[in-house]
Amino acid sequence: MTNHAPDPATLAKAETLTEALPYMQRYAGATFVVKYGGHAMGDPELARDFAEDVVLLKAVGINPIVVHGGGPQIGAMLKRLGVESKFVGGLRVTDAETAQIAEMVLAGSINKEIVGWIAQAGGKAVGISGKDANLVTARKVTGREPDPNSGIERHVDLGFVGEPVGVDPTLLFDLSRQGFIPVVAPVANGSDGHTYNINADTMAGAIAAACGAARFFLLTDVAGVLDKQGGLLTDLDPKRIAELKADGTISGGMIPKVDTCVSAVAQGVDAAVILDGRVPHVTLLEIFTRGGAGTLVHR
Ligand SMILES: Nc1ncnc2c1ncn2[C@@H]1O[C@H](COP(=O)(O)OP(=O)(O)O)[C@@H](O)[C@H]1O
Ligand SMILES: CC(=O)N[C@@H](CCC(=O)OP(=O)(O)O)C(=O)O
Repeated sequence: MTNHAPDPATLAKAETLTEALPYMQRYAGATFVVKYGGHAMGDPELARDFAEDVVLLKAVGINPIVVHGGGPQIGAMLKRLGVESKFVGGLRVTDAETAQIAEMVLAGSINKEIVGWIAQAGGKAVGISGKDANLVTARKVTGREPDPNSGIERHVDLGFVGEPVGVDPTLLFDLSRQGFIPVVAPVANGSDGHTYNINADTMAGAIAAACGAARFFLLTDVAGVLDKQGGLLTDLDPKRIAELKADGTISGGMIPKVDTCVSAVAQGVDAAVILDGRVPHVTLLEIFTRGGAGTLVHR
Protein backbone atom coordinates (compact mmCIF):
# COMPACT_ATOMS: atom_id res chain seq x y z
CA MET A 1 0.00 0.00 0.00
CA THR A 2 1.34 3.47 -0.86
CA ASN A 3 1.59 6.11 1.84
CA HIS A 4 -0.50 9.12 0.73
CA ALA A 5 0.37 11.29 3.75
CA PRO A 6 2.13 14.52 2.64
CA ASP A 7 5.58 15.28 3.98
CA PRO A 8 5.70 17.39 7.19
CA ALA A 9 6.63 20.63 5.37
CA THR A 10 3.65 20.34 3.03
CA LEU A 11 1.38 19.49 5.95
CA ALA A 12 2.63 22.57 7.82
CA LYS A 13 1.59 24.73 4.84
CA ALA A 14 -1.93 23.27 4.96
CA GLU A 15 -2.06 23.90 8.70
CA THR A 16 -1.04 27.52 8.18
CA LEU A 17 -3.89 27.95 5.71
CA THR A 18 -6.45 26.36 8.02
CA GLU A 19 -5.17 28.54 10.89
CA ALA A 20 -5.92 31.56 8.67
CA LEU A 21 -9.45 30.39 7.80
CA PRO A 22 -11.35 31.76 10.86
CA TYR A 23 -9.65 35.14 10.41
CA MET A 24 -10.59 35.22 6.71
CA GLN A 25 -14.19 34.41 7.61
CA ARG A 26 -14.30 37.00 10.39
CA TYR A 27 -12.87 39.82 8.29
CA ALA A 28 -14.50 39.21 4.89
CA GLY A 29 -15.95 42.54 3.74
CA ALA A 30 -14.12 44.56 6.45
CA THR A 31 -11.91 47.56 5.75
CA PHE A 32 -8.30 47.48 6.95
CA VAL A 33 -6.17 50.60 6.80
CA VAL A 34 -2.44 49.98 6.50
CA LYS A 35 -0.01 52.86 7.00
CA TYR A 36 3.26 52.18 5.25
CA GLY A 37 6.02 54.36 6.70
CA GLY A 38 8.90 55.84 4.76
CA HIS A 39 11.43 53.99 6.89
CA ALA A 40 9.78 50.65 6.13
CA MET A 41 10.02 51.29 2.37
CA GLY A 42 13.76 51.19 1.92
CA ASP A 43 14.28 47.51 1.07
CA PRO A 44 12.85 46.40 -2.34
CA GLU A 45 12.42 42.81 -1.12
CA LEU A 46 10.32 43.99 1.84
CA ALA A 47 8.35 46.30 -0.44
CA ARG A 48 7.48 43.29 -2.62
CA ASP A 49 6.39 41.33 0.47
CA PHE A 50 4.26 44.26 1.60
CA ALA A 51 2.56 44.52 -1.80
CA GLU A 52 1.88 40.74 -1.83
CA ASP A 53 0.30 40.98 1.62
CA VAL A 54 -2.03 43.77 0.51
CA VAL A 55 -3.00 41.88 -2.65
CA LEU A 56 -3.64 38.73 -0.63
CA LEU A 57 -5.93 40.66 1.74
CA LYS A 58 -7.93 41.87 -1.24
CA ALA A 59 -8.07 38.35 -2.69
CA VAL A 60 -9.65 36.96 0.50
CA GLY A 61 -12.38 39.61 0.58
CA ILE A 62 -10.85 42.22 2.91
CA ASN A 63 -10.71 45.82 1.63
CA PRO A 64 -7.22 47.17 2.26
CA ILE A 65 -6.56 50.90 2.04
CA VAL A 66 -2.90 51.91 1.99
CA VAL A 67 -1.83 55.29 3.37
CA HIS A 68 1.87 55.92 2.91
CA GLY A 69 4.54 58.16 4.34
CA GLY A 70 7.88 59.14 2.91
CA GLY A 71 9.61 61.31 5.50
CA PRO A 72 13.14 60.03 4.75
CA GLN A 73 12.55 60.38 1.00
CA ILE A 74 11.32 63.99 1.40
CA GLY A 75 14.39 64.62 3.57
CA ALA A 76 16.70 63.25 0.86
CA MET A 77 15.07 65.39 -1.84
CA LEU A 78 15.24 68.55 0.31
CA LYS A 79 18.92 67.84 0.91
CA ARG A 80 19.57 67.42 -2.83
CA LEU A 81 17.84 70.72 -3.47
CA GLY A 82 19.72 72.43 -0.63
CA VAL A 83 16.57 73.21 1.37
CA GLU A 84 16.95 73.02 5.16
CA SER A 85 14.43 71.06 7.15
CA LYS A 86 13.62 70.59 10.83
CA PHE A 87 11.08 68.73 12.95
CA VAL A 88 9.11 69.96 15.94
CA GLY A 89 7.31 67.24 17.94
CA GLY A 90 7.69 64.75 15.07
CA LEU A 91 6.27 67.18 12.47
CA ARG A 92 8.27 68.73 9.64
CA VAL A 93 8.25 72.52 9.62
CA THR A 94 6.88 73.15 6.12
CA ASP A 95 7.30 76.45 4.28
CA ALA A 96 5.76 76.99 0.81
CA GLU A 97 8.78 75.52 -1.01
CA THR A 98 8.93 72.50 1.30
CA ALA A 99 5.19 71.90 0.83
CA GLN A 100 5.70 71.80 -2.93
CA ILE A 101 8.61 69.37 -2.68
CA ALA A 102 6.78 67.19 -0.13
CA GLU A 103 3.78 66.92 -2.47
CA MET A 104 6.03 66.07 -5.41
CA VAL A 105 7.76 63.28 -3.48
CA LEU A 106 4.67 61.90 -1.69
CA ALA A 107 1.91 62.17 -4.30
CA GLY A 108 4.33 61.78 -7.21
CA SER A 109 7.19 59.34 -6.98
CA ILE A 110 6.40 57.36 -3.81
CA ASN A 111 2.69 57.00 -4.48
CA LYS A 112 3.28 55.66 -7.97
CA GLU A 113 6.08 53.37 -6.80
CA ILE A 114 3.69 51.66 -4.37
CA VAL A 115 1.02 51.42 -7.08
CA GLY A 116 3.67 49.71 -9.23
CA TRP A 117 4.62 47.19 -6.53
CA ILE A 118 0.97 46.26 -6.06
CA ALA A 119 0.59 45.80 -9.83
CA GLN A 120 3.66 43.53 -9.81
CA ALA A 121 2.00 41.45 -7.09
CA GLY A 122 -1.10 41.05 -9.29
CA GLY A 123 -3.34 43.71 -7.72
CA LYS A 124 -4.94 46.85 -9.14
CA ALA A 125 -4.08 49.92 -7.12
CA VAL A 126 -5.22 53.49 -7.67
CA GLY A 127 -2.88 56.18 -6.35
CA ILE A 128 -4.52 59.34 -4.98
CA SER A 129 -3.86 62.03 -2.39
CA GLY A 130 -6.17 63.66 0.13
CA LYS A 131 -6.98 66.22 -2.57
CA ASP A 132 -8.76 63.75 -4.87
CA ALA A 133 -12.56 63.85 -4.67
CA ASN A 134 -12.17 65.99 -1.51
CA LEU A 135 -11.10 62.89 0.38
CA VAL A 136 -9.48 64.93 3.17
CA THR A 137 -9.86 68.58 4.14
CA ALA A 138 -6.99 69.95 6.20
CA ARG A 139 -6.61 72.69 8.77
CA LYS A 140 -3.34 74.29 9.84
CA VAL A 141 -1.84 72.95 13.06
CA THR A 142 0.34 74.80 15.55
CA GLY A 143 3.42 73.04 16.89
CA ARG A 144 4.50 72.99 20.51
CA GLU A 145 7.97 72.59 21.93
CA PRO A 146 9.62 73.32 25.28
CA ASP A 147 11.45 76.63 25.46
CA PRO A 148 15.19 75.76 25.70
CA ASN A 149 15.69 78.24 28.57
CA SER A 150 12.55 78.02 30.70
CA GLY A 151 11.39 74.52 29.68
CA ILE A 152 7.87 75.96 29.39
CA GLU A 153 5.98 74.79 26.32
CA ARG A 154 5.71 77.41 23.60
CA HIS A 155 3.83 77.58 20.32
CA VAL A 156 5.75 77.21 17.06
CA ASP A 157 4.52 78.12 13.57
CA LEU A 158 4.96 74.96 11.47
CA GLY A 159 3.92 76.63 8.21
CA PHE A 160 1.84 74.44 5.90
CA VAL A 161 1.46 71.49 8.25
CA GLY A 162 -2.11 70.36 8.43
CA GLU A 163 -4.37 67.92 10.21
CA PRO A 164 -7.48 66.32 8.74
CA VAL A 165 -10.69 68.05 9.80
CA GLY A 166 -12.99 66.35 7.36
CA VAL A 167 -12.78 63.02 5.56
CA ASP A 168 -15.18 62.01 2.79
CA PRO A 169 -14.47 58.32 2.22
CA THR A 170 -16.88 57.93 -0.74
CA LEU A 171 -14.08 57.54 -3.28
CA LEU A 172 -12.33 54.94 -1.13
CA PHE A 173 -15.51 52.86 -0.84
CA ASP A 174 -16.22 53.18 -4.56
CA LEU A 175 -12.71 52.10 -5.50
CA SER A 176 -12.74 49.21 -3.03
CA ARG A 177 -16.12 48.00 -4.25
CA GLN A 178 -14.83 47.91 -7.80
CA GLY A 179 -11.85 45.75 -6.88
CA PHE A 180 -9.22 48.49 -6.63
CA ILE A 181 -6.79 49.06 -3.78
CA PRO A 182 -6.61 52.78 -2.88
CA VAL A 183 -3.12 54.10 -2.15
CA VAL A 184 -3.26 57.51 -0.44
CA ALA A 185 -0.53 60.17 -0.14
CA PRO A 186 -0.71 62.39 2.99
CA VAL A 187 -1.30 65.71 1.27
CA ALA A 188 -4.59 67.63 1.31
CA ASN A 189 -6.17 70.96 0.53
CA GLY A 190 -7.18 73.31 3.29
CA SER A 191 -10.47 75.18 3.04
CA ASP A 192 -8.18 78.23 2.64
CA GLY A 193 -7.01 76.77 -0.70
CA HIS A 194 -3.46 75.98 0.48
CA THR A 195 -1.74 72.62 0.11
CA TYR A 196 -1.01 71.03 3.49
CA ASN A 197 1.63 68.47 4.38
CA ILE A 198 0.07 66.02 6.83
CA ASN A 199 1.92 63.54 8.98
CA ALA A 200 1.15 60.18 7.36
CA ASP A 201 0.25 58.52 10.68
CA THR A 202 -2.32 61.23 11.42
CA MET A 203 -3.73 61.00 7.89
CA ALA A 204 -4.02 57.21 8.11
CA GLY A 205 -5.74 57.35 11.52
CA ALA A 206 -8.32 59.86 10.30
CA ILE A 207 -9.03 57.71 7.23
CA ALA A 208 -9.29 54.55 9.36
CA ALA A 209 -11.83 56.25 11.63
CA ALA A 210 -13.87 57.70 8.76
CA CYS A 211 -14.01 54.33 6.96
CA GLY A 212 -15.02 52.47 10.12
CA ALA A 213 -11.96 50.27 9.67
CA ALA A 214 -11.91 47.06 11.66
CA ARG A 215 -8.15 47.20 11.92
CA PHE A 216 -5.50 49.87 11.59
CA PHE A 217 -1.85 48.90 11.11
CA LEU A 218 1.16 51.20 11.24
CA LEU A 219 4.31 49.72 9.68
CA THR A 220 7.53 51.28 10.84
CA ASP A 221 11.21 50.45 11.40
CA VAL A 222 11.12 49.41 15.05
CA ALA A 223 9.60 46.35 16.75
CA GLY A 224 6.80 48.53 18.17
CA VAL A 225 6.70 50.92 21.12
CA LEU A 226 9.78 50.24 23.24
CA ASP A 227 10.33 50.94 26.92
CA LYS A 228 13.39 52.79 28.28
CA GLN A 229 15.38 49.53 28.27
CA GLY A 230 14.45 48.79 24.65
CA GLY A 231 11.92 46.07 25.57
CA LEU A 232 8.77 45.75 23.44
CA LEU A 233 5.53 46.99 25.02
CA THR A 234 2.95 44.62 23.51
CA ASP A 235 -0.20 46.22 24.92
CA LEU A 236 -0.99 49.88 25.62
CA ASP A 237 -4.03 51.91 26.58
CA PRO A 238 -4.41 55.73 26.42
CA LYS A 239 -3.51 56.22 30.10
CA ARG A 240 -0.20 54.33 29.82
CA ILE A 241 0.59 56.14 26.56
CA ALA A 242 0.14 59.54 28.26
CA GLU A 243 2.57 58.44 31.01
CA LEU A 244 5.17 57.22 28.49
CA LYS A 245 4.95 60.50 26.57
CA ALA A 246 5.24 62.56 29.74
CA ASP A 247 8.38 60.74 30.92
CA GLY A 248 10.01 60.96 27.47
CA THR A 249 9.96 57.20 26.72
CA ILE A 250 7.88 57.95 23.63
CA SER A 251 9.38 60.75 21.54
CA GLY A 252 9.91 62.03 17.99
CA GLY A 253 8.18 60.11 15.19
CA MET A 254 6.56 57.72 17.68
CA ILE A 255 4.41 60.56 19.10
CA PRO A 256 2.09 60.99 16.09
CA LYS A 257 1.92 57.20 15.82
CA VAL A 258 0.59 56.58 19.33
CA ASP A 259 -1.62 59.71 19.24
CA THR A 260 -3.25 58.56 16.04
CA CYS A 261 -3.79 55.04 17.43
CA VAL A 262 -5.48 56.45 20.55
CA SER A 263 -7.71 58.69 18.49
CA ALA A 264 -8.56 55.90 15.99
CA VAL A 265 -9.65 53.44 18.69
CA ALA A 266 -11.59 56.21 20.49
CA GLN A 267 -13.46 56.76 17.21
CA GLY A 268 -14.47 53.13 16.83
CA VAL A 269 -11.58 51.32 15.11
CA ASP A 270 -11.44 47.92 16.86
CA ALA A 271 -7.68 47.76 17.25
CA ALA A 272 -4.63 49.71 16.14
CA VAL A 273 -1.29 47.93 15.90
CA ILE A 274 2.21 49.36 15.47
CA LEU A 275 4.18 46.73 13.52
CA ASP A 276 7.79 46.14 12.53
CA GLY A 277 7.89 46.74 8.77
CA ARG A 278 11.37 45.14 8.66
CA VAL A 279 9.82 41.71 9.28
CA PRO A 280 8.88 40.05 5.97
CA HIS A 281 5.09 39.64 5.58
CA VAL A 282 4.48 41.17 9.02
CA THR A 283 0.94 42.28 8.04
CA LEU A 284 -0.13 38.75 7.10
CA LEU A 285 1.45 37.27 10.21
CA GLU A 286 -0.39 39.78 12.40
CA ILE A 287 -3.77 39.22 10.75
CA PHE A 288 -3.83 35.51 10.01
CA THR A 289 -1.83 33.82 12.75
CA ARG A 290 -2.41 33.39 16.47
CA GLY A 291 0.90 34.94 17.46
CA GLY A 292 0.39 38.70 16.99
CA ALA A 293 3.36 41.03 16.65
CA GLY A 294 4.16 44.64 17.60
CA THR A 295 2.28 46.94 19.98
CA LEU A 296 -1.49 46.73 20.21
CA VAL A 297 -3.27 49.94 21.22
CA HIS A 298 -6.76 49.47 22.60
CA ARG A 299 -9.39 51.59 24.37
N1 LIG B 1 9.39 54.58 22.76
C1 LIG B 1 9.73 54.43 21.46
N2 LIG B 1 9.67 53.20 20.89
C2 LIG B 1 10.02 53.02 19.61
N3 LIG B 1 10.44 54.02 18.78
C3 LIG B 1 10.50 55.26 19.28
C4 LIG B 1 10.16 55.53 20.63
N4 LIG B 1 10.32 56.85 20.85
C5 LIG B 1 10.76 57.38 19.71
N5 LIG B 1 10.88 56.45 18.74
C6 LIG B 1 11.33 56.72 17.38
O1 LIG B 1 10.24 56.69 16.48
C7 LIG B 1 10.71 56.22 15.22
C8 LIG B 1 9.53 55.81 14.35
O2 LIG B 1 8.91 56.98 13.80
P1 LIG B 1 9.26 57.50 12.32
O3 LIG B 1 10.73 57.66 12.20
O4 LIG B 1 8.41 58.69 12.07
O5 LIG B 1 8.83 56.25 11.45
P2 LIG B 1 8.03 56.11 10.07
O6 LIG B 1 8.87 56.74 8.99
O7 LIG B 1 7.88 54.64 9.93
O8 LIG B 1 6.68 56.81 10.27
C9 LIG B 1 11.65 55.10 15.62
O9 LIG B 1 12.57 54.77 14.60
C10 LIG B 1 12.33 55.69 16.86
O10 LIG B 1 13.49 56.40 16.49
C1 LIG C 1 3.98 67.22 8.67
C2 LIG C 1 4.92 66.09 8.41
O1 LIG C 1 5.81 65.82 9.22
N1 LIG C 1 4.72 65.38 7.29
C3 LIG C 1 5.54 64.27 6.93
C4 LIG C 1 4.84 63.50 5.81
C5 LIG C 1 5.48 62.19 5.48
C6 LIG C 1 5.45 61.21 6.61
O2 LIG C 1 4.76 61.33 7.62
O3 LIG C 1 6.26 60.12 6.40
P1 LIG C 1 6.66 58.95 7.41
O4 LIG C 1 5.43 58.21 7.75
O5 LIG C 1 7.60 58.15 6.60
O6 LIG C 1 7.32 59.57 8.62
C7 LIG C 1 6.94 64.77 6.44
O7 LIG C 1 7.03 65.83 5.86
O8 LIG C 1 7.89 64.00 6.65
